Amino acid sequence: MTEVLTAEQMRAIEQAAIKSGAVSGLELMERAGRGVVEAICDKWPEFSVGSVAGGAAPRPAAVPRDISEKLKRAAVLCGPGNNGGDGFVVARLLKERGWAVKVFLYGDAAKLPADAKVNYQRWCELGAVQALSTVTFEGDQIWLLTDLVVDALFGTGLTRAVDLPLVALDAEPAVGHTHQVVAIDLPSGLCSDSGRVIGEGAVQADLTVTFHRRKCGHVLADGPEYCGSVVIKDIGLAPTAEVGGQSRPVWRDAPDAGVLAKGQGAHKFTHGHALILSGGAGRTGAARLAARGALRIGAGLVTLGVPPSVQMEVACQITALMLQRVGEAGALREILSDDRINAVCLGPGLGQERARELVPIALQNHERAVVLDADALSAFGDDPQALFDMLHNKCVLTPHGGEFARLFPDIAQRLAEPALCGPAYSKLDATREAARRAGATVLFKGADTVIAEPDGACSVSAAIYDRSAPWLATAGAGDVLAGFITGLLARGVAPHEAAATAAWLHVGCARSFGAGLIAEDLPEQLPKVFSDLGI
Ligand SMILES: NC(=O)C1=CN([C@@H]2O[C@H](COP(=O)(O)OP(=O)(O)OC[C@H]3O[C@@H](n4cnc5c(N)ncnc54)[C@H](O)[C@@H]3O)[C@@H](O)[C@H]2O)[C@@H](O)CC1
Ligand SMILES: [K+]
Repeated sequence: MTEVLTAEQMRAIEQAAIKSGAVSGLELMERAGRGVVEAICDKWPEFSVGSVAGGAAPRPAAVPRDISEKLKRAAVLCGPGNNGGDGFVVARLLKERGWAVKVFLYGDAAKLPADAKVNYQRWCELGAVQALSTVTFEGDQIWLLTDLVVDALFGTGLTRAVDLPLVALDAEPAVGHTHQVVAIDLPSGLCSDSGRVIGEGAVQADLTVTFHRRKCGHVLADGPEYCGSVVIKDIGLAPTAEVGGQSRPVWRDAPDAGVLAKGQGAHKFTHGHALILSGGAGRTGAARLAARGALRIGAGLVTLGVPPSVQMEVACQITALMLQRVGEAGALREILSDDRINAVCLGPGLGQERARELVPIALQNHERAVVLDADALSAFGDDPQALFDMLHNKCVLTPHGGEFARLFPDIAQRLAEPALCGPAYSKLDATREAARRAGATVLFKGADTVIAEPDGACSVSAAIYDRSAPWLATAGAGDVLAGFITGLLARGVAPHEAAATAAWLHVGCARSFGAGLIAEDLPEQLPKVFSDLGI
């Protein structure tokens, strides 16, 4: 687990380091520029072939002529702040490595902040700086005909739409010629906190090199699409305590095997008893998927609670799962008088009418964990507050975008409004606000799944970059996720941890199966994913 930072948090960390005397802003900028050049050479080894400090690189025989002829021409686009300062450092370091470098400045050199100005002046001793405007941007074939474009226009300081046709960078400048685009810290135009494009467009990068920690914008919304890939470079900032009051979101890596392993000598009740409530005839598949997920993830016992009319339909389909008739509210009340049932899942295929009847019963005992998904959320679209009034701190809500909008219409609307200035309202902000209002853990699904607590604690467990899982967009996948969470809750894992761990495993299962995945495959992949985690 690592933290993901907002622009404000990153600035506070940098300022604390500078103030403590541990490092100067200028040195941080130098390290940042060095990190960018290292990342470029790591990603495209052909760019580092034959590089020597201070002189033109010899053309190695192994490099085909048509490629080598186009190597080592860079255009560095610098903006009016410290992101531009990083750009001047990169320009200098590339030039020292034998590149032909053209530098463009968007803004007034006299107004550059101090550290950026120092690096501007250092560059001016090596080469020219041309003014960057819409005209040069669109018309200047000199920088378009290059091998590498370095986007150092804006980073964490972006506050409004960029008045440049940034999409022009993506254009094929000449037939048969391609260039790579490297964004320093963030692709310009992308909001560091929300991952949303401010205004009309953002730079489409092949590689984004950031410093110290991921920024929220790298992992949320459009971030992954615009960043290409993200490399995080250490610039020598120490891990620091929280700043600015608001807790930092956490990026979820592989879960701790210790949380998921089972101890020797335990019996099935040690691992909890989950109850998954099913809907009526022809709608039992979703609950069966959830139940299978809860069982595979390690709940000791899993019972499906079904309306009497579908008892036979479900009994034909299950083996290790148990079955109980749960018709009306009274029947659920009776089953739940057994305190060993410590986690309940309502929603998948439940039907809204049944949800309105059963959800209040399931929420009565505040010691029991409850997962509410699908119909159990939509059923309260007319009066979300009635649901929130019943929730407690062992509840997990798992809405997708539509369900989220039904329960939190004003929050969803704010998130959907065009992002006109930065930092823009983010999915993290929205999920936090929703969790605070609901008084429960909220897992807001998506490729950028966010999990938030009423106190603001927040995690991102995303299926992006090297963990992308496009086959996960399949019917029933959400039911399995609800089951995974319920199973972990039954095992005694705390709500936030259960939700975040389940989300990570869910993506792991999808990736483990690969193409052709359907929801039924997800629980069946858990043994392999566990084994890969060393469990
Ligand atoms: N502060 C530090 O010590 C370090 C900062 N670093 C770099 O500095 C960046 C942050 O620097 P800044 O805070 O100066 O922010 P930026 O360089 O992102 O830009 C801020 C400047 O751009 C202007 N601006 C914002 N949006 C604009 C728009 N749409 N059109 C025109 N002007 C606009 C602002 O008024 C301000 O002058 C980071 O992203 C990172 O690249 C790194 O060098 C590491 C060290
Ligand atoms: K940038």
